[in-house]
Amino acid sequence: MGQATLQGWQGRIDAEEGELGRRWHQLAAAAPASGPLDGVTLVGFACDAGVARNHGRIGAAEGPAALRALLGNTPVRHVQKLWDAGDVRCDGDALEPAQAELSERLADLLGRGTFPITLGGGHEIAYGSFGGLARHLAAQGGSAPRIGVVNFDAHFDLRLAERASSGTPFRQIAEDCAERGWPFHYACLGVSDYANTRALFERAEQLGVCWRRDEEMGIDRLAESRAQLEQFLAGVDHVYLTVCLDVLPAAVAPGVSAPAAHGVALEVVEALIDTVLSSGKLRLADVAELNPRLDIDSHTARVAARLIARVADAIAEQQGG
Ligand SMILES: N=CN[C@@H](CCC(=O)O)C(=O)O
Ligand SMILES: [Mn+2]
Ligand SMILES: [Mn+2]
Repeated sequence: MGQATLQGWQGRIDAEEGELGRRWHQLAAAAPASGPLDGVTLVGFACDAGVARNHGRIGAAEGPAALRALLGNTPVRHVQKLWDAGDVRCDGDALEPAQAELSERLADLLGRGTFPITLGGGHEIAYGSFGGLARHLAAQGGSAPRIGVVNFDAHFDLRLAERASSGTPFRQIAEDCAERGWPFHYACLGVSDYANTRALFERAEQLGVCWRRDEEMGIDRLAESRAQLEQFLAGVDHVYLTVCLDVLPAAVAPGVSAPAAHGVALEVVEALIDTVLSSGKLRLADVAELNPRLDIDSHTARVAARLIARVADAIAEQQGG
């Protein structure tokens, strides 16, 4: 891995406010190529190939740049070390090499001690992210790790298909786990009855997936949703969090390939992400499916940036920042 080039970080400077007026663009630094790394590290996954193969609306490859542009103005709260490890770029349809490169980069970052947050990219990012954590944990040896994948998504993304895409990552992860002799623990929160075929519900059932439907996730049922998630988290040791932005209502997240008619309210998604963070088991996170071409006045990108900042701040607090 070469030295990352720091690109795309800019924002407002409140010079008169001194230290307390700082924002992320004043904190972000290119991640060194080697050596221990503290804090939080951002990695971009500039990839459209998964969405294209899934017959979706392309533009997700522009997600990392749009996110950095918004993250730049995030006020500095708990995060004190913010590294940018640059982008993994997918060349045309070369999805598998891009996923492999992402896994390699994430395993390296995890091994160096930092907390990676990956900026998508279509949801094919999930196969690369999980691969990074799997590689990292496998290198540590020991018994089969209990990894919990927590996906906020209107879709299961468990599709059976000849080629990998943004609709297949969790089925691929299940197959990888089976090959390694590792348990498959997958929670999919926000599932829509009207955006997943019966084949997908059946596969979820067969694979023992823990899921919750969008219509069961109103704020009035937050305690129930939280209890279900807590039970899932209790059965795993390491968590990978992935947020498919189409879990949010279309009015909140219009800039995605497949906007949600119902969706899950942002306040519920945030509360449940806080539950994941409170477990102390979160090892890495990503945000997927932002399509800046379809966004309206950066609404979706703003929500995504807020979620990223929320995760980063909570992790920095846990790290003692
Ligand atoms: N990333 C996944 N996307 C959905 C797309 C659904 C759609 O385009 O309508 C899926 O494959 O199920
Ligand atoms: Mn989705
Ligand atoms: Mn998805």
